[in-house]
Amino acid sequence: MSKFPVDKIRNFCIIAHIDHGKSTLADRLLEMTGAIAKTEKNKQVLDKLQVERERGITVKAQTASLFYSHDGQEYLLNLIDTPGHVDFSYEVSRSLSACQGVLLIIDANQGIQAQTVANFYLAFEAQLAIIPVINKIDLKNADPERVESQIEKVFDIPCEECIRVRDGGNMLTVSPCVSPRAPGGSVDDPFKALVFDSNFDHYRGVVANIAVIGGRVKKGDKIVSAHLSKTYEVNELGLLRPEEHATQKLFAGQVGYIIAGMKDVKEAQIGDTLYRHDHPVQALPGFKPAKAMVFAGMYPMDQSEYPALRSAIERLTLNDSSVTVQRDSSLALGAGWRLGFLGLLHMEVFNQRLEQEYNASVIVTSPTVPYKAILSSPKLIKSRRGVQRSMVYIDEQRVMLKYLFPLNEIVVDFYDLLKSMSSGYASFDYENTDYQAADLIRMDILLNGRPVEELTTIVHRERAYSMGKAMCERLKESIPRQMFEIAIQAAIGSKVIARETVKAFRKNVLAKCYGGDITRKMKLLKRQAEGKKKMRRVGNVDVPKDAFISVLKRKEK
Ligand SMILES: Nc1nc2c(ncn2[C@@H]2O[C@H](COP(=O)(O)OP(=O)(O)OP(=O)(O)O)[C@@H](O)[C@H]2O)c(=O)[nH]1
Repeated sequence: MSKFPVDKIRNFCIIAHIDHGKSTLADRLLEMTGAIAKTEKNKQVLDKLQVERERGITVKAQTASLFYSHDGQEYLLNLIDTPGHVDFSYEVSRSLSACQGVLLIIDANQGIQAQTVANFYLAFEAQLAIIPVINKIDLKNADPERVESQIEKVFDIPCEECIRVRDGGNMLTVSPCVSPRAPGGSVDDPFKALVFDSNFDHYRGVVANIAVIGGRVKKGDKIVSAHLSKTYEVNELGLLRPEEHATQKLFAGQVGYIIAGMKDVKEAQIGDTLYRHDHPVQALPGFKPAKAMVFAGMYPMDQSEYPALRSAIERLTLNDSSVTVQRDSSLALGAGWRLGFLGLLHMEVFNQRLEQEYNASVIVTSPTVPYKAILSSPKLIKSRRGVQRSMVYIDEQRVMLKYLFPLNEIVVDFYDLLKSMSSGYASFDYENTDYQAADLIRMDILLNGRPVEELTTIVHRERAYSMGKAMCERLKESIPRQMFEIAIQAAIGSKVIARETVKAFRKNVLAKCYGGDITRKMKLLKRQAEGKKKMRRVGNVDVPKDAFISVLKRKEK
């Protein structure tokens, strides 16, 4: 029998606006329950990915099972730490499906922000118990009373239900079981589990994270995945503490991992239902697929790397199922894919993870948003800028505005711009509506007369000139001088609308090598060749691959 009956289990998520302190609170809970040692080094321990450590943000939800005793009772707390940035909200909604409660963290200084509202509604719609936790009460300008009244006004949660903490501390003294609601289900039901996340291990194949809805499962059991109706034998299972901790069995109400000889990434569908082969059950509803907002082409630097890159993309999309993948090919770049992301940060993080976790080197084309084009008929309707939809005052100092925007106006740098214009005070969240007609044209970027396919963009006719000029200027900054002059042009059809020139220059890497030290010469030439590998050749011009993203990042002034 399980040491933890269902009523002694609490599965909960930590959700919040970016930087409001989710990972810090998760650290405190890990420390208080003895899962990690209390040292200065243990900071944001659930942010395991290199990209998370480097950027200081959570991009991937992480699970940790904690043992906690209170009043002589043993509890099993399964905590899922989630990302805060809007580009990773799909991680949040999937994580919520494994929980019955959430801790909604709110910064005592900043109060309710855009993702606080968005995440609250995700939890509310999933009918979870919501506990507001006001964090950072030690900050000089902290105003927990104001934040409590915001919470009462916007979310209709009474002030008395809010918990105030500092650095995520004292959570367990104030709210001993973390969440009031225990999971449903019973160990006597037939085995049924929801796959809410998975990743690919080079040696063990697919490792699926599951929430056991009913019954129990143990090593050696034959289980079926509802999606493919394929039978597997359970090789290993256990809890995440947060590292994998193998156990004999998993019981109803528990959250853990399972390895069952799935070798192909297509076998482990996120949202799938697992059940015992001799006891079929009705499949769970699964998840709504994420809706990609930003698309970009992805190609190997060298076509010989195509198979390796394909497998890297497949494995990484298993761990990030919000990315859509379609095969694509281009005359200039060969065979590749068209990938869909939830935003530009999501695209950058995916790219960085491919490089860091799979050692892949890729060319990414300029990001675009989906358009519907009616060819060879005039596009008559004028450009649409932001159209205000509603305005609600959260308190005397804060207002929530809803606007309708063309998607391409907001995905690239709107967030950064809004932040800097409002000195960091404004926050932003968006959701997709419908297609709208607009006066758009295709703009090409040419290098010495050759179009650079990756930089072709669709722009609003009124903004083509300033966009073209800005892109040429930024490309000039990014392309190193080469042995010949390089003309950078922006063109609409055959009409050139902007031009910049990179002057000729020769970098002789052997210039400082006197005499005949052949090994040193070879080393320098090799290093130069490796540098060139990171370049994409357009005609005779070498373009650093970072240039493709940096050219688009800041729009025209
Ligand atoms: N002064 C103060 N700082 C805090 C407190 N809690 C967290 N912080 C700091 O706030 C910053 C953000 O905290 P994180 O825990 O990384 O925030 P997060 O919500 O996990 O961030 P994302 O996952 O990127 O959305 C860090 O520098 C923390 O040290 C607190 O109670 N007081």
